[in-house]
Amino acid sequence: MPAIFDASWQNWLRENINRGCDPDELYQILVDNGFERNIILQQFIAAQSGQNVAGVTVNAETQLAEQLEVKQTIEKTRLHLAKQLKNNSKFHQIDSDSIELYTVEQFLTARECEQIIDLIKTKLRPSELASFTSDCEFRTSRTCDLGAIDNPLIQMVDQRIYKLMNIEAGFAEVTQGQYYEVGQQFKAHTDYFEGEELTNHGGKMGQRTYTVMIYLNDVEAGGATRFIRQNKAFKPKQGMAVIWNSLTDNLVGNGNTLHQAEPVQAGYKAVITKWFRQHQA
Ligand SMILES: O=C(O)CCC(=O)C(=O)O
Ligand SMILES: [Fe+2]
Repeated sequence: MPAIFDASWQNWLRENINRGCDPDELYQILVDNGFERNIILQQFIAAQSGQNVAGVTVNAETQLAEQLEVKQTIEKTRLHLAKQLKNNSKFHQIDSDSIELYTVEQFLTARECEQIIDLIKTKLRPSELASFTSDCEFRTSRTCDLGAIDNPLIQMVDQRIYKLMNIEAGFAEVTQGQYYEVGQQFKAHTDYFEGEELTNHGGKMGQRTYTVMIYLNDVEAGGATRFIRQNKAFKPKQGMAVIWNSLTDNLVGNGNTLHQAEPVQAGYKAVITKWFRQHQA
């Protein structure tokens, strides 16, 4: 039988929040005491707004419902990736407590990669940043809005990515290609929107959740993707996908996803990037 969140539990939660206890620890204690996840979240909102649950405002309820939905969508993807990890030897998860990060070998064939590179090269523009920086060396690659080109191969790759992630197309941004020449790079950054960026770029779809990046070629030298806090660098390998979740379980940006595209030293580098968001378009 589900535990009852009575007045004494409500007081306990409110007092501990006011004392500045770690919300994750409080959450875990409540889980251990048999409370259901949605009840706990509801009570957190009530406690934080200084009300008992009967007084939860409509706004808080809407927020709660949205958060639950986002958490469920992320959980759905995580479970789907876990299943593939178990059943498919091309899947690997990086052993880390600080980041949810996977690789998938041969996600695209060599032929598919070559065709996509040809397509990328037809329509390049300077790559953009979510907010201004005075460092003009910060992101020096060029970008192709692949998803905006009406092309059956890109549509097929999109479908394969949605299936890989078990996420509906509505949650995805338009697929991009990034093209780096010798010396070009993308310095240390996170993919989630920070502060003002969320207001400026979030729109209806909100914050970014998962990134799927696919290497389209083996780079002659340089061009690794380095996850700085884990000191883990991926050398580009044709057809390999790298997947990570930019958010923590509490749906805030995970600073431990800080990463950079190191400068290409010889040859060129082409990748696909696909970003998913919290809400559907
Ligand atoms: O090109 C890479 O290795 C990383 C690209 C990246 O981080 C991005 O486009 O956000
Ligand atoms: Fe990135």
